[in-house]
Amino acid sequence: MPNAIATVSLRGTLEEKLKAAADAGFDSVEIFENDLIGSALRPAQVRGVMSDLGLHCSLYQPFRDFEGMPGDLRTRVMDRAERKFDLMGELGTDRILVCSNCSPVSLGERARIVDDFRELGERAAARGILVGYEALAWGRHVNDHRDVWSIVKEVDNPAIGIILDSFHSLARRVPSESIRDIPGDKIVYVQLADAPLLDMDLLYWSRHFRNLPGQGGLDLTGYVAEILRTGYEGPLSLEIFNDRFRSISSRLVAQDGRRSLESVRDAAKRLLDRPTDMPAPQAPLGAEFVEFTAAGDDMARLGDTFGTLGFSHVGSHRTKKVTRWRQGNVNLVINAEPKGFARSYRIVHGTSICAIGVRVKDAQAVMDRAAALGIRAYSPEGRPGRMAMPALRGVGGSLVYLVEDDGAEALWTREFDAVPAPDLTDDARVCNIDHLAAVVHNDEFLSWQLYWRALFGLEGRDANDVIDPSGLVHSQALQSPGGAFRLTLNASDARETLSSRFLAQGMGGGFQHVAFASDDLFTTAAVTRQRGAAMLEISENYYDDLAARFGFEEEAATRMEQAGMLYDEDGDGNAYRQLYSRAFDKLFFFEFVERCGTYTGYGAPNAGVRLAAQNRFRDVQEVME
Ligand SMILES: O=C(O)c1ccc(O)c(O)c1
Ligand SMILES: [Mg+2]
Repeated sequence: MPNAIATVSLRGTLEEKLKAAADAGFDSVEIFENDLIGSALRPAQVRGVMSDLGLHCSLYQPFRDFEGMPGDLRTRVMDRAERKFDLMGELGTDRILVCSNCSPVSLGERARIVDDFRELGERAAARGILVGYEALAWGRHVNDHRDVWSIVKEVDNPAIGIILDSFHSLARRVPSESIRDIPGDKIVYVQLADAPLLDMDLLYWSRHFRNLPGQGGLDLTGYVAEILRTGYEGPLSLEIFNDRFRSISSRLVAQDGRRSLESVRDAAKRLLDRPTDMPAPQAPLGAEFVEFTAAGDDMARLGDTFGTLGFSHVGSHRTKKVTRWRQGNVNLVINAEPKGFARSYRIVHGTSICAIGVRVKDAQAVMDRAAALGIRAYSPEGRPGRMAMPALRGVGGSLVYLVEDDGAEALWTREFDAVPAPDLTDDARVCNIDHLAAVVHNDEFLSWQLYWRALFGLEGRDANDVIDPSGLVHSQALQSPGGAFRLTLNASDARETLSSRFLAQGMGGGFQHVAFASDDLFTTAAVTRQRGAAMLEISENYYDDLAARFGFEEEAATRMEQAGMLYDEDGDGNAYRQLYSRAFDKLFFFEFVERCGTYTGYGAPNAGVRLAAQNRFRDVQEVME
């Protein structure tokens, strides 16, 4: 089943779009009429460019306002179709999409619609052309693929079939099982698009917010599974109208497009229990370590910071300038090597988080799936086979190491000399990594989501718009099905938000904070304070509001205020407590959280308060400098 993409999905001139599609390995393209009309290339030249790139045109679209036109307009519309058939001959394509009529003058009478398609079918057959009828979700008389299928069935002409577009079907909540009524050989073409679940006018939603399968909230897997079930063997084609995709790198969108198609096809086959070409996604079983790159003074300063947060230096790498810090089940690594990846990352991004290690059951299977999805493996140059752990390139350039669950401890003992841990009496009660938070460019926001969803099968959870004093920050949580691995992605277009400053200062997207899970956050607060940790102070007003919202006694509110703690509850009384450290060199910071009961969120109501506090501290620092 070949992969295709509509030119409308990509930025640039028609030549640039074709090049991006070819480079990403697509078999064919849908030529969107406006892209051709605006191009300086004649249709035959476009055909030549496609053929040089190893592409062909699998669909010409759209042909609008066809069926049910009254009076003379009907003659005009047939004439227009003949001209487009000529053009298709020059382009070298035999398929055209007719979308359901939106014209206010069109007639909805079914017999007329059937007649019109019969005549079009005869004209198309004479030219060796196949016509596919697509229901636009906002079509004037026809807006549901079930109606299109019933018309196509009645037309009963071999040159007339149906085109299915997941957006139109799923946005109107048409059950995907209805596709079972359609024989595969009557499906002329299939277009796929996902979209975030928004309560919005259908046309506006479709023209501005579509995204790639796996980036939105529609059930594309179920949709594609129903299509596979029909026996359809034609292209799966991406038709993505998206404001951002029109302005960002066509290379990125095309590459992600390929990844999304491979991933959704794989998921659909799994749903049908059919054999697939790649290993199943494996959700991380947890984060095994977070690796920081820091050299010189920063290495010592960062180690000191870890110490104040309750960590102990427990290991030193046998051959490298790398130290291991531990608390509970959390490992932090400082890499101060004068060469290699950590150094390169440090040169670009400064002292920062350069890699994470995730625990998986079968690392090789993850590597194989990554390869099938076009995700590059990391191999240090000139040192083949020396990798203690396989690693993958993340979206922002940092690495994701894969640690096999049962081999984690052996790996540490093999690579690190133990450093006798001091006899600690002041346990800060950190048990695990609760979540990692990345800041990413808004242009790469969907790309990061696709990476984690397609490769690791993470699920999208809370999406929030958070108010930073300097603008809006979009936040999306992703997690493994059981919640053992959690990630939040944050992006902002505003210039001065904390997220944007991180991007500017750190030269691009990456991990901005690590949240540690504590089983007793008041003790964590007391111990870190006693160890001299620089923690974030929260406004007094917050605690007045907290007491009012949750009916706290003054004593309880004061206790939280003294600890600098944030608090939230879900509707079922499950609670969440949070503490934040101040940022290390204004770049990255740490959070401690305690989840009580089955609280699954991230304290969204507190995010604005925290950002305001961080913004206040930023002003103080800048004045002092
Ligand atoms: O938004 C539109 O008009 C439009 C045109 C052609 C399509 O295939 C489609 O899905 C939408
Ligand atoms: Mg469409």
